[in-house]
Amino acid sequence: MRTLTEHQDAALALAAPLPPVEVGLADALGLVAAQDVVADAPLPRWDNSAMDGFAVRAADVEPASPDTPVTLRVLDDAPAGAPSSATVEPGTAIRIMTGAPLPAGADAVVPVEQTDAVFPQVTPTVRIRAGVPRAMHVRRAGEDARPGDVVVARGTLIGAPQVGAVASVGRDRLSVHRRPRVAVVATGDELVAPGEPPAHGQLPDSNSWLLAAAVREAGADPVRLGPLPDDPDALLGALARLDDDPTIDAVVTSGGVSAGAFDVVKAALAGTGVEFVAVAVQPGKPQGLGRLPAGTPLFALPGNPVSVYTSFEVFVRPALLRMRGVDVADVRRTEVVATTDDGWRSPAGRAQLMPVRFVAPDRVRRATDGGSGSHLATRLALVEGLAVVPADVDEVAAGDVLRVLRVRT
Ligand SMILES: Nc1nc2c(c(=O)[nH]1)N[C@H]1C(S)=C(S)[C@@H](COP(=O)(O)OP(=O)(O)OC[C@H]3O[C@@H](n4cnc5c(N)ncnc54)[C@H](O)[C@@H]3O)O[C@H]1N2
Ligand code: MOO
Repeated sequence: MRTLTEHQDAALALAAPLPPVEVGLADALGLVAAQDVVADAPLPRWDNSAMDGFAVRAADVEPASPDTPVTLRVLDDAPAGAPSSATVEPGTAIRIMTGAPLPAGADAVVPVEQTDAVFPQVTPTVRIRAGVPRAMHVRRAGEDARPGDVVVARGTLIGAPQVGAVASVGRDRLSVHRRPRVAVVATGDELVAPGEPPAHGQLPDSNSWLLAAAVREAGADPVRLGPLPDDPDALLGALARLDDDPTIDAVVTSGGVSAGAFDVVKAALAGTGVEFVAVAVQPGKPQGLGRLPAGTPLFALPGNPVSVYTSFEVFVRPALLRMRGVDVADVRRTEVVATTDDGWRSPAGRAQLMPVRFVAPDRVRRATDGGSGSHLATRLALVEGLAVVPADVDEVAAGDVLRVLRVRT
């Protein structure tokens, strides 16, 4: 049997960052920068005021105090966006607002609170009640970024602060890795669409909905198909169409990969570039992995709903993140160490991925209170983490300390 880590490595090896595309700022959120975004001018562009007040020469106001105020003649007004072209000469000041360029001759700003001025009134003179040292309340040109500085590095996931940083250097477009489009295919004659009444022996297809949502949560666009019947020819035809579609970057199937007499995915893909292996993990032992004939990566996951979920988490999600351009070191879930409040059995010789919920930041319980069965689909609604029980442990006891992959934050 293949180890969990070996199969994770094999799954990740199918993925490479998708080619870069240029997008506008409105479409960049959640994508990964494919090139550095570089400042081409200093930021701020010019020395400017950090306060609403008066631009002065520090030497003029140095002796000012509440008892010995210094009176300056107000030459001009400098609101943000309408710089003053006047020069501050000895004995003068320019009324200035936050963000306005510092006028020539001035080397400091006195906040309005340290004067007798009452904004918005305009007065010909101002009494300054406190001295300020040179450069006080002045934001220097280039102190945020200098020309050539990288403001968003290649490989960075674009969130709101990064969108702001790109816009602040005056760029409205950037190069990002394309968002993967991932086809999700459920197989099984027993499946009906959620909302349709199931006959005896039938059940709602939950996997394709879970997978489509998981694909979206992983930052990719899902294309949901099926459920398809247990007919290898029909499945092969559907997979061939997906493989030939240049907009589809990966295919994920559910079901039909174990040892049954009607295991359609295995039957359809036997002898192709997809290999079917047993992985030493529970749930999720039977797995298919490889490339369709035209090269599209295919992840064939087992049909049990909990197996589908845990398999997506540890095998498919990291590969999709890699396609998005996320660094290999960052494609896995954050791991925490937690003590379990309950105990359970784990299969000897197989690692176990136990769905858990957090009862405290460092304490977990099973999400599936009824047991560890991979059919307990509704219990998944409680999952916040996957506790990883090592392959050489066959019993977990309350009080044991486990590694837990945080799947919900
Ligand atoms: N003789 C053996 N039998 C089984 C083995 C084995 O090694 N030898 N492995 C077991 C394990 S472990 C798993 S996991 C399952 C995997 O089976 P398949 O991938 O072939 O999946 P199916 O048989 O198609 O379905 C399994 C189970 O899941 C339900 N299912 C399937 N698709 C959906 C869906 N879209 N939505 C909701 N539920 C779904 C299906 O009805 C079955 O109950 O095999 C074991 N057997
Ligand atoms: O490994 Mo199966 O995936 O136990 O349910």
